[in-house]
Amino acid sequence: MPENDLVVVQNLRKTYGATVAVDDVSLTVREGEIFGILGPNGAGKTTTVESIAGLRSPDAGTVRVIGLDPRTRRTEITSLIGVQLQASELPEKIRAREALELYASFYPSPRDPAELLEQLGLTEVRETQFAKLSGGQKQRLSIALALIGNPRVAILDELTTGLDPQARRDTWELVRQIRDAGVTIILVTHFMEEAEYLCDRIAIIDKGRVVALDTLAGLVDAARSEQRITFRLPAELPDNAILTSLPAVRTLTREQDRFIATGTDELLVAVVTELAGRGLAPIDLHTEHTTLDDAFLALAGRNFEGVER
Ligand SMILES: Nc1ncnc2c1ncn2[C@@H]1O[C@H](COP(=O)(O)OP(=O)(O)OP(=O)(O)O)[C@@H](O)[C@H]1O
Repeated sequence: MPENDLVVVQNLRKTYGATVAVDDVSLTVREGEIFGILGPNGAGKTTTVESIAGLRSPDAGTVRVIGLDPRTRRTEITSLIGVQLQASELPEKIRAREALELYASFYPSPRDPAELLEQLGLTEVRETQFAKLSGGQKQRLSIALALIGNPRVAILDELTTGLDPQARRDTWELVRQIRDAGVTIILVTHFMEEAEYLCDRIAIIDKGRVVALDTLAGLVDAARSEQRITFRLPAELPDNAILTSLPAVRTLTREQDRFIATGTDELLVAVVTELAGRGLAPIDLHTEHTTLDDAFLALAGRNFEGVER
């Protein structure tokens, strides 16, 4: 295992009854990076990070955090990983300072609550009850709670959902500061813009599988080389597999009598050659380079409903 691999997930699978939440996920998070897990609602993001944090037992596959199995090394893992999970609600009346002091008492070497309140801009509301904090303040408190145990890895899940644009940008700056202070971050999001802005590397998860994993630049390059052609045919295509089995073709869809194919930069030549060989020279053929957004989403194999820009 390379020295800077902090979290290693291999072939993770988790089902809930008949629901396959995580089908087959492998990824590695390196020390010091902001690692994004991006995908639509229900893709299996939360289940994946909960498995990393030892909160779920995988049905198959392995998770290692600094070489430790989160399921069997609970005590160490709790100190190593700070978790800010979705909807982490606190009792309404607990004050910001009290919540941090309470959580600090759970850890062997916690951070100083007063210092953390200061870092997260919460000093002024330290005596305010949880229910009376603004959305942004609640969010910052939940980040503080993820950091209070002085973890090496912080898992931030749907960090800025529900925040206004200014609070969202402030939170992004905060996440960068936390990383710069030496905490590795796993960021779960369904906001493409958030992943673009913050993450060193991004895993795109769809239907419980990693469909792409790279730096933003790498993902964009892969997406740019994606080609898209549309055409009609003089007669029926006997079987879609004639085209979908070509290595250059990634997807084939149909809108009325027009076919739309996407694939590699060899798509056009491959499709035209195959069809011409069958006496089906395409009519009204157009080639298009997908827009960056389309192409980025296309890496997931379909549109991300619920992924927002
Ligand atoms: N405790 C559970 N019991 C039953 N099904 C669950 C449970 N937790 C998650 N699921 C299901 O597993 C699938 C993946 O859920 P998960 O929360 O991991 O996805 P997600 O990508 O984080 O989505 P979201 O952004 O909506 O939270 C979903 O279909 C969800 O309904």
